[in-house]
Amino acid sequence: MNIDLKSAVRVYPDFPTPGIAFQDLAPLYGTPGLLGRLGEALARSFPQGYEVVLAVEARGFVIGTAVAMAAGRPLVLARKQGKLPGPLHRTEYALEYGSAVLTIQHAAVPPGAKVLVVDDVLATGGTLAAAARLVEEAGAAVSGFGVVLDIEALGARARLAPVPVVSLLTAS
Ligand SMILES: O=P(O)(O)OC[C@H]1O[C@H](OP(=O)(O)OP(=O)(O)O)[C@H](O)[C@@H]1O
Ligand SMILES: Nc1ncnc2[nH]cnc12
Repeated sequence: MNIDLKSAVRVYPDFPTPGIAFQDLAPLYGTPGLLGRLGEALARSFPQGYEVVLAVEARGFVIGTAVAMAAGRPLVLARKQGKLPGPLHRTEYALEYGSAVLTIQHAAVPPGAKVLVVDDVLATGGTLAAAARLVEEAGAAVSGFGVVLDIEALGARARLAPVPVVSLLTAS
């Protein structure tokens, strides 16, 4: 890619809580044509293959949609508590600045499917680990994690091992 991706990430100190350096990807998405190219780059980064793309609410829906479209794969939405109807798999988790509950519908992920889990930012890895638990509860397997930006200093890759993690950008 020709543009300097890193300079298109804005960092806001002490947001949403003191001590957090918030990585804002809005300028990336605001660059015409770039979202599609980010989706294509992630979609082709998993040679082990995947049959389903699962994206995490809310910011993960943006890049997850781009990846699913680029890959020609179905998109599953993992949503926060209270947003999905019907029987659900559910798990609680902690993230860099709080805690939440993530859910997927029982029928959303076919048993045995290989799933690529996509989100915008990887911080502590709590969110992606929670998404992986939901995939496993559904009887499927996570074949990879794809993110736009990994805050490397928080060490999430070790937490998510041995499943491969691909990030297009890193921050410290
Ligand atoms: O690696 P972690 O420490 O788990 O943090 C990463 C998660 O935090 C953000 O989501 P957030 O829950 O703030 O929700 P949003 O997408 O609705 O803004 C981000 O979009 C990731 O999903
Ligand atoms: N530092 C951070 N910036 C943006 N999104 C995040 N999600 C969790 N930590 C984050």
